[in-house]
Amino acid sequence: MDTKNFIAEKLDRDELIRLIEYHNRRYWDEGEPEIPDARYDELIRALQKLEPDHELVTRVYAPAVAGSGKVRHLRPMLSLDKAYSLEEVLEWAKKFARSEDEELLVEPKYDGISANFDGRVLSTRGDGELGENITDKLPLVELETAGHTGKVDRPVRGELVIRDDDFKTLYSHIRKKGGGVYKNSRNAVAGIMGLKEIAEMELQGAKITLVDYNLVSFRVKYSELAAKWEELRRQLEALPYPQDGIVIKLADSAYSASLGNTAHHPRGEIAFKFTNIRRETRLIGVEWSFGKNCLTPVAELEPVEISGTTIRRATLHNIQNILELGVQIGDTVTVERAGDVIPYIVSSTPGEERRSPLIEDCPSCGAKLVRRGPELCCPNPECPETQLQRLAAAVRNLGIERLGEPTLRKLMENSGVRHLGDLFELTAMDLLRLDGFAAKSAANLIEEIQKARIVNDYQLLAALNIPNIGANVAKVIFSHTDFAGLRRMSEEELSAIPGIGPERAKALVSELAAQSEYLDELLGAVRLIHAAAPAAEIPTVCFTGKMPEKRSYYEKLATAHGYRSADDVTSSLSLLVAADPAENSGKLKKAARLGVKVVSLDEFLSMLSPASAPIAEADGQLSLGI
Ligand SMILES: NC(=O)c1ccc[n+]([C@@H]2O[C@H](COP(=O)([O-])OP(=O)(O)OC[C@H]3O[C@@H](n4cnc5c(N)ncnc54)[C@H](O)[C@@H]3O)[C@@H](O)[C@H]2O)c1
Ligand SMILES: [Zn+2]
Repeated sequence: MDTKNFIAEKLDRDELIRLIEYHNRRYWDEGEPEIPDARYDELIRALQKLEPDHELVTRVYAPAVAGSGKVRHLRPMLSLDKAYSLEEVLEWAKKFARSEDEELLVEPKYDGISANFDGRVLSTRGDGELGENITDKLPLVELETAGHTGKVDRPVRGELVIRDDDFKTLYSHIRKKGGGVYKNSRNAVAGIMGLKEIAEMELQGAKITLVDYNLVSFRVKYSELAAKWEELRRQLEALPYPQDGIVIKLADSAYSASLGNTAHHPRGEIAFKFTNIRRETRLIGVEWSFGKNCLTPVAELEPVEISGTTIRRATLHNIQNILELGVQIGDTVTVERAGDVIPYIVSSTPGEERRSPLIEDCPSCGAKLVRRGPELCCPNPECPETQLQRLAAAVRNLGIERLGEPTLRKLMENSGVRHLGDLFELTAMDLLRLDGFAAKSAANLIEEIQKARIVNDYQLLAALNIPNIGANVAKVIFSHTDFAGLRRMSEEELSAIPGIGPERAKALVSELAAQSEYLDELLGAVRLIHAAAPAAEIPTVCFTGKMPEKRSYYEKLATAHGYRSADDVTSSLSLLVAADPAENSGKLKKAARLGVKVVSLDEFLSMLSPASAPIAEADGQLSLGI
C-alpha cells in the first residue's frame, strides 16, 4: 500500500480506514509520523464525509507517555472540531452566535501535549476521561499563566510545549536518550514525556513550558471576525510558541458549556488548522513575469495535485530566492500550499538534465537587467511591459474597474497612452478605434475614467508606484499633511511620522522629485479630496521593575498586540507597566508626575486585545491564475 502519495478523495472506505489506522500507529505509538498532519487530516475528512460517526473520526487519542497510573479528569479533556478555511470557521460561528455581537475568543493552537494540573497531580489528556499521571515530570516543567511564570503551583489546563526560543538555544545541545538531537519541538515534548527517568534530561537543562490556554486570548465580536482574521493570525504567529492552528471559542463560558460536547469535542470551540501541504514534482520552466517595479520568477511545474487542486505554477519570489534554493529547470522541487496563499517552492534536488532559469536581458525591451536588492529589474524607464504594469497598478489604485490589462495594452500600443494623465484625455473615438469595442462600452468606460478624476489624495500617491507606498501607508501620511505639504517635507520630517521610517522616507523624497513634472501634470488633471483622518494612534508602553521573564519577551508580546515599546517615560507614553507598582523607581515617579497611567503586569496581560490594523502593504502581489 502506498501510504504517502494518496489522493484522499479517491480512496474507498476500506482503504481510508487502513491508511488512517496505519498513520495513527506511526504517529501516536511510534512517534514517527510519515506524513504531515494536514495530509492525515485529508484522510479523516474523507472518512468523515462517508461515515461521520466512525470510531476513527470520533475517538480521542493521546500519545504514549511513561505515566505512573491513571487519573480521572473532573471535566473531560476532549479534542477539538477542525476547520481548514476561514469559511468553515465562520460557518461554525454563524451556527452558534446568538447575535452579530456574540463575543469570541481567538487563541493560539499550541502544538504540544495537552495536560491538566489539579493543584497536585499533572496528567495528560489520555482518552479524554482517563489521563496518565505524569507528575514525576514536574521538575522539568515551568508554568506560563497570566501574570505568573515559574513553578507549576496552581490548577491549570494547558499545553506542554517547548518555546521556540528554548528549542533554538537549549535543545540544540540536549541529546536524546540513545543519541542525536530532537527534530522538532513537538517530538521533543513527546519524547521526554515518554521517558521513565528524567534525571538525565534535568542534568542537561531540558525545560518544558506548560502554557495556560487562557494566557493569550483575543476577544472579538462575531461580526468582526472575518475582517480581523489576517491581523489576528499575524499577531498569534509572532508569539514564541509552536502552533499548528488557531482556536476559536465562544467567550460566554456558561453559554458554551450549555451547548455540551460530542464524544470528540466541545461544540462551543473549533480549531482552524494550518494546512501546509507539500508535494514533489518537476520544474519544467521558469517564466519571468513583469511587476510594476521588477520581474518575478514563476515556476512552471509538471502538474501535481495538492488537496484537491491541480497546481501547475508556483511563485519563486525573486532572483535571490532562486540562487539560495540553487534550483534549476529539470530539478525535482517540493511545492507547498499553505491555506489560500499562492503555492511556492520550498526546496529542490538536482535533476539529471538541468539548465539555469536565470536571464540577463529584459524579455520586453532587451535592456540589460539589474539587481536591486533581492529583485531583478529592468532599468529602462521606457520599457513597454514595465510601463504597462505600472499603469495597470495606477488604474487599480484609482479604482477604474472596467479598464483591464488587455485594453491598456491596446491603448499603449495604438493610442500612445503612457501615463495616467493620458487616460484622462481619451475620448470614446479613441476607444472605438480599438478592436472589439462597442459604442456603449466605450461610453461607459470614458464615463468611469472621468469620474476617477475626483480622487482621494492617498489613492493618487499610491498610484505613483513608489516602492512600499501603498494606499494604507499613504493614508497614514495624509493624516499628517496634505499633498502640497508632503512635497515640501524633508526625509527627516517624513521618517518621524509613525509607521513610515527612514527607508520609505528616502524613497518618497527621491521619487516625488523624480516624478515632479508628471505629478504637476496629474495634479492639474484631477480634483483632489483631502479627507484628513485623525492620526492613526499607536499606543506606547514602557516596562519597569523585575519581571518574571526577560524584558524583551514582554516587549515582543506588546508589539504583537499593536503597542510600540518605549524605553523612557514621557508625557506621550500611553502606559507604564510595573512589575511592582508600589515600588519607588525613577520611572514610576516620573509617570506620577506626568500623569501617565500605571498598571501592574497582570493587569497589562489581561488587557491585551487585538491591535488597531497594522500598516499592511498589498503591494507586489501577483496573481497566477492557477
Ligand atoms: N501526521 C500523522 O500521521 C498523524 C496521525 C494521527 C494524528 N495526527 C494529528 O493529530 C491530530 C489529532 O490530535 P488531537 O485530537 O489532539 O487534535 P488536535 O491536536 O488537532 O487539537 C485538539 C487539541 O488542541 C489542544 N489545544 C491547543 N491549543 C488550545 C487552546 N488554545 N485551547 C484549547 N485547546 C487547545 C488541546 O490539547 C486539544 O485537545 C490530527 O488532527 C492530526 O493532525 C497526525
Ligand atoms: Zn525592459
